Amino acid sequence: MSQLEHALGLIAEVPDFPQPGVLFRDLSPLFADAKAFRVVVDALAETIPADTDVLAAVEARGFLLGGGIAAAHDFGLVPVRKPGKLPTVADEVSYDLEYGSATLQLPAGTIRAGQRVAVIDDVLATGGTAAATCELVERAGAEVTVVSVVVDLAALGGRERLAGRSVRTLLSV
Ligand SMILES: O=P(O)(O)OC[C@H]1O[C@H](OP(=O)(O)OP(=O)(O)O)[C@H](O)[C@@H]1O
Ligand SMILES: Nc1ncnc2[nH]cnc12
Repeated sequence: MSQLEHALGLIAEVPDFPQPGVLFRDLSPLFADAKAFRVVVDALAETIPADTDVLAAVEARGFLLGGGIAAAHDFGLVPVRKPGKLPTVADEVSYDLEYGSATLQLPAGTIRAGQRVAVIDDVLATGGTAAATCELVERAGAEVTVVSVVVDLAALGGRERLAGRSVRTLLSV
């Protein structure tokens, strides 16, 4: 088994969280293992085109991956946040989730027109979160180079929702 396979094997499956019928993929045990975290950070970094300027990482678990990649591989990082956290907001997008609905906000003074941006998160489910983040990036006049996530929950249709975009995942379940 490769180091990456071992790392991905640490992802926990939790039934009925946060609501009945949802099989939640929890990356906490992976993040808690130094070697596994590093292997996944490096594997995800390899999916990012070299001409990318900055990462847009989605709250909350995307921050861990995005922060790790940015620090180790020399990218800037933009934290895309849930409402009520940012002092100054450039733009916001609302969307539907596997469990409920949500809004994401882009911090002011971060992404500039013409920049090339990679969207980073842990899980791709319905694709609503990634699509909303791409919309924020593109409304700022920037370009999405790739959507890179660790796990793709294929049955939930995220890749279809992101059709036409470059989508890279380390594991599809
Ligand atoms: O493809 P989608 O259907 O949009 O789902 C994927 C999103 O759901 C999870 O975040 P969650 O909303 O649970 O927030 P959290 O990271 O703050 O726990 C996950 O981290 C992704 O951001
Ligand atoms: N099943 C799931 N596990 C982890 N994160 C998710 N986000 C949406 N669906 C999810």
